[in-house]
Amino acid sequence: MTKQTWGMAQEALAQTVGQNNYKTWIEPIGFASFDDGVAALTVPTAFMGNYVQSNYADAILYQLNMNGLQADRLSFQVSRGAPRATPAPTPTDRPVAAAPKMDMQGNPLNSQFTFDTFVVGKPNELAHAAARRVAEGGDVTFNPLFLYGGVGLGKTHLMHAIAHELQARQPEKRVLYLSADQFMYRFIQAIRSRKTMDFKAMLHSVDILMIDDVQFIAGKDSTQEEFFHTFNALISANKQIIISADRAPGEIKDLEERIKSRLQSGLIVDLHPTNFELRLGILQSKAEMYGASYPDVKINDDVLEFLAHRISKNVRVLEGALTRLFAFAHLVGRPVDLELVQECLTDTLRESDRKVSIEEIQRVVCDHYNLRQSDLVGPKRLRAFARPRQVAMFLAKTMTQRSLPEIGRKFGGRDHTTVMHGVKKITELCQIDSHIADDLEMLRRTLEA
Ligand SMILES: Nc1ncnc2c1ncn2[C@@H]1O[C@H](COP(=O)(O)OP(=O)(O)OP(=O)(O)O)[C@@H](O)[C@H]1O
Repeated sequence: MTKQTWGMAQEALAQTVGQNNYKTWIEPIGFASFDDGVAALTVPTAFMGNYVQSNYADAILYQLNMNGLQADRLSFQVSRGAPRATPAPTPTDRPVAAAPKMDMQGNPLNSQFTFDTFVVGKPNELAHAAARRVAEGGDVTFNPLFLYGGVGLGKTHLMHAIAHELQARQPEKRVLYLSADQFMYRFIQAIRSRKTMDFKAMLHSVDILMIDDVQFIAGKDSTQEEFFHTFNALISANKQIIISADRAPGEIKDLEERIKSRLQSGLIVDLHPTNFELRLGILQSKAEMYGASYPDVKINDDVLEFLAHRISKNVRVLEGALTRLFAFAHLVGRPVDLELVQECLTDTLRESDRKVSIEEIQRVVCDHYNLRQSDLVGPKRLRAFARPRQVAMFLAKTMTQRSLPEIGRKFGGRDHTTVMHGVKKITELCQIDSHIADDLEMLRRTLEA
């Protein structure tokens, strides 16, 4: 790899990971070397290497490959003479784990993603119990295990935890963990190098196959085809399959029907959005962990409670906030109190406080259905306008604190009973019409992004 390739990958990452994340996590990374499919990168601290490996490895690998470097794996080294104004590394800044655990193909498993570090609460107890059961490695009872839930709620963590546990209990079992992106990428590589038979043979030889974020293969025809055959072969051979996605199989758009129905044939469990207690438990556990890397940093319980109240999006955001606090407190030599939180997390807190307005909902709905704002709020009762209007009213009712009369006023002065009818209609349609349910899900995500 040349520095130039890394520079281009960084530029592309700047567009995808968000400005704050880029500045904190990607910008300080340097290039070291490239050898035998492994791209070696330098990081200022071991802690940062671990964090980037867990959270950005896929994105980095993807961009390296897009920029012509056929990297399969990343390795991180702590650059002792880091060009940043960081204090000298503390004795606990160890190099990133020298020999991370791997699956059978050498894909590193995140050593932090174990059952021990997974905090269980009401929202995830079912998923955790199912994952534990599969990790016992006994008879295959539910196949596939399908885990789904919103972004950053612990799907990958649970999958890696299963892999760790299985490797410890039954080291002879061949466990393969691939993100759907990696699955697709390897498949395409196999086609290019005329090694599809090897690829198939490798897939069919596994005892436990895990595919993360399967929604990414939707709409990619030949990858779906390959996935379908692998799936069938492994299920008939009674090999365990574990799949994750950001939504239930039936709700994944552009996923072939036959795959949807296969995915629905095992046990489906969802990870619900976190509640306050779970968030606090996670923060306490992570604070303890980070405390080992930064023994000089003290964090108070009221800070953890504050964060658990204020940041409810996903665990990754919560974790990012805590990481930033520890790193910042370590750099400036201050304790983590509420004052430091306000200083250091202004953007994250503002982001979590962001309220959606009715105008924004109308704009996003118009974009989605390709309508003009005047048609959405105007008097016409044509179906093509009325349904999106009801969708927008439904979102206004469920995503804002506005009353029915207020919403009615924003929709061309309609009566509150009209709004009520619209909300009821969409609630009913959601149960029977998957298009409406998909539309709502997508619109909600856009508005929350
Ligand atoms: N219950 C939990 N206990 C401890 N850590 C958690 C828990 N849930 C999530 N995390 C942490 O949150 C981060 C994000 O989790 P993970 O990557 O597993 O999410 P995901 O559901 O796979 O997200 P995505 O949809 O983006 O793939 C990880 O660092 C993980 O360790």
